[in-house]
Amino acid sequence: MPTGYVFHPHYLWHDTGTSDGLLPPDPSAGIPPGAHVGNADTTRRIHDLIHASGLLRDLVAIEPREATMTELLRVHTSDHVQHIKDQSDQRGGGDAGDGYSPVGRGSYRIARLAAGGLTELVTRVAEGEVTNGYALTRPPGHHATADHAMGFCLFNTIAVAARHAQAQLGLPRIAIVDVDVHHGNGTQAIFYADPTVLTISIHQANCFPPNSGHVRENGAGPGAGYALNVPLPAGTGHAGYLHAMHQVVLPALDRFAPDLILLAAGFDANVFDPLARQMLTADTYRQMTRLLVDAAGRLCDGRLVAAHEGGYNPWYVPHCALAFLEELAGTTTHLPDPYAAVVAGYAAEPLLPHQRDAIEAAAQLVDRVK
Ligand SMILES: O=C(CCC1CCCC1)NO
Ligand SMILES: [Zn+2]
Repeated sequence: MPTGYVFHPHYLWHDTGTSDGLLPPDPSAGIPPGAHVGNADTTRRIHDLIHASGLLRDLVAIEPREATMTELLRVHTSDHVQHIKDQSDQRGGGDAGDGYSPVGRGSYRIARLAAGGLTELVTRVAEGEVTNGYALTRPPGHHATADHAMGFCLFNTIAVAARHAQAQLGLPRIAIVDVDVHHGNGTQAIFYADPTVLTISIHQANCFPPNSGHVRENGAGPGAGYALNVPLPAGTGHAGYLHAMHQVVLPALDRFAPDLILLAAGFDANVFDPLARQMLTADTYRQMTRLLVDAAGRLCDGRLVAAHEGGYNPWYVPHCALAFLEELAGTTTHLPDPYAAVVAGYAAEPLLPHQRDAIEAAAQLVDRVK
């Protein structure tokens, strides 16, 4: 089955400046100039590994375009769009608003290219040119709400694509599965009162944003029941995530019967990631993807489209992304995870009672999905 792939060098040109990890330089606070944890290096290495492994030859390259203002305004307020443009127009760039999210000079157009790239990929899937796909886009999007940027996210890429699918592609029911280790708060908020978009977020409990992503956040008004959250304890690994897939994600998808499944593909639940404390391996991402590919085949003619979100370990995330993409494309590069022996112990951890309890609490709400 043909798999579409969106990448563009401009995604690497979103300049996150000289923040040292997360914070801008401040000598008086002991913070030297450095590299932002969300700099372009990991994204570049993912693309390089997709190319060097030979997998690129098995993919259908799809050229991104900038999201139109109409497409952006289905999701964001005009004030928010203008704010990002204003920050981006400044000679030295600026910040999106939360102090952690640099906006480089020209990042406005790059963030539109990210949203437009995923939207174009979804269009090609809807038209049947490709069955599924992956947009290796940057900056990420899942924290951005209608009127606020945060957590490195400027525009909500996946929300723009979801609304386009509904408005222009004849795909009325959209499921968004977010496996980024941080809560997909922006995506959830945008669709919180909307029963036509099911949002499901599996994340490390209380990691980011603070006090966000609780099981009780289950949608509102007509959307009640159509937001699911699986906050997992720090240290959850392979067994916990696969249990959450089987107990929450797959039953909810079966009940919702989407016309399209969108995946917020963050890889920062990997065992070596600096911004969280989960313990996933490349094989976990492979197995989660297998389950989602099967669900898409069962429910919506294979229509499964992934947007890159977080993932900050430059030497392990590429192997996690490669494992995911091999499974999405239904092929293999014969390149095993070179760290498999190192992480074997992590992946061997059984499902622990406190993890099972957290997943069961979320599973109680699946029956509210119609
Ligand atoms: O990967 C991310 C970014 C999380 C960071 C944003 C500020 C502190 C943690 N979100 O999915
Ligand atoms: Zn993240």
